Amino acid sequence: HSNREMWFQDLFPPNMCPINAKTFYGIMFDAGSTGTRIHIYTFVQKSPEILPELEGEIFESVKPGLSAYADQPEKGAESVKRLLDMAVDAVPPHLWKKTPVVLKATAGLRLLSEEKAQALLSEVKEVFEKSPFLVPEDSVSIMDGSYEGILAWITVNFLTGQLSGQNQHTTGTLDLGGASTQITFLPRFEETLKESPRDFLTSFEMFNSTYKLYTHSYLGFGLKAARLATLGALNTEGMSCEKAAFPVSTSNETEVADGQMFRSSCLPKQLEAEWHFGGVKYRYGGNKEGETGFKPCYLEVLKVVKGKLHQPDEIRGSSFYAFSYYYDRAADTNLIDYEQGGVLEVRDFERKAKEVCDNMERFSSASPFLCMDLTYITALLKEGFGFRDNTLLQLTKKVNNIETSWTLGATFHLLQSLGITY
Ligand SMILES: O=c1[nH]cnc2c1ncn2[C@@H]1O[C@H](COP(=O)(O)OP(=O)(O)O)[C@@H](O)[C@H]1O
Ligand SMILES: [Ca+2]
Repeated sequence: HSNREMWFQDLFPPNMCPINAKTFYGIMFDAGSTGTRIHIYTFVQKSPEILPELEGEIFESVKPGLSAYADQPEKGAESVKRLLDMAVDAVPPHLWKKTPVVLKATAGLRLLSEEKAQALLSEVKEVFEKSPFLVPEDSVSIMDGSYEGILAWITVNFLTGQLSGQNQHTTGTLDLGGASTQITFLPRFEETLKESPRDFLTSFEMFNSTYKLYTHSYLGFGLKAARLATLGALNTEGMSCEKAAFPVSTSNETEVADGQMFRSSCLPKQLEAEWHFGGVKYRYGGNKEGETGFKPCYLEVLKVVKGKLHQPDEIRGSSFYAFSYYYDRAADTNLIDYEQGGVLEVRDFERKAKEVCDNMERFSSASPFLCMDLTYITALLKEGFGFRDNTLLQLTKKVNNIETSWTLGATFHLLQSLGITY
């Protein structure tokens, strides 16, 4: 689906737009652990004195993510090329040379060996260099986890209008990816600044303001990584907030522990199946004879999160924007409308987890992991971050028809660094 609607058209009817309005573009790739996405942003500068406005976005995605091509980097780059061809069609030829293209990879590539990650990145770089677009220095890289949180926070608060004008009531953001998860907010209490680990606080400049944000990316705490941790399929020895010891594939596909079967009370009793993640094959199944259901599942999942995350007191009473897998799982279980999103309390995830886990047969046709995923989300929010049962979560996929993704914040940052705008 693509979208070029002008969401501000009520404010500026087309016939009122000055004739000399300038349009320009920015292309940002999100190389996530489960998929690669292209965001083509259109900006309009109505007059030289005022800041350009975001006009619209074209969005497309492919699965699997780049990290799945760890041993075939050319094939990985090929998947990027197919998405980039969309941009060739979308951007008018006379603007190609002025349109920057950048790819930032997240947790999937962070977990690969340096060598494999670099091979993928340099193949992608070659694709970019063969394209007609502007390829800035450092255009293909692995993004630092703290930027992922900051840039998503920038996106959401920009789209909701909180970064302009006087009364800025910014909202914190929660992103749950496949391999990592981020929490970001603007601390209001001195206490939070004092009590947080140093590297959880970052100053960031954007739109002529400096924001001192609390942000952290927990590698290994994404939804899919958490599945493996719950199954006991990760070598969790020495696992800390910073690093999860992942089995990284060496050959084309590695089978973990000689086809060992990993069992969990969070899965349907009779289930036995295989799962491929990060180039590794896992066998997993339900507790054939043992317990299943929410209670035993919650205890299993609790081991993965308890005591592993920093809990800032300040967030207990505030509300947050939540997207990615928080959104997907809430939509899968009709907690929210798939198109509209909605507002939930943390306890709604728990209620739904109980419903699904205690009636596993009824729900397993959707995904055998639905019970585990909802239980993990519940445990992550309550025991991980320390949210209250009644903490409000605003689940959003799009604001004003623009995807809530760190990619928009990254594009602002890019245009700013190139001196194009902001
Ligand atoms: O631009 C987007 N629009 C909608 N959903 C997105 C977008 N980017 C990422 N997602 C969501 O992110 C989740 C997957 O996380 P991802 O593959 O980015 O893992 P990672 O962040 O751990 O690398 C899914 O829920 C997917 O729907
Ligand atoms: Ca992501």
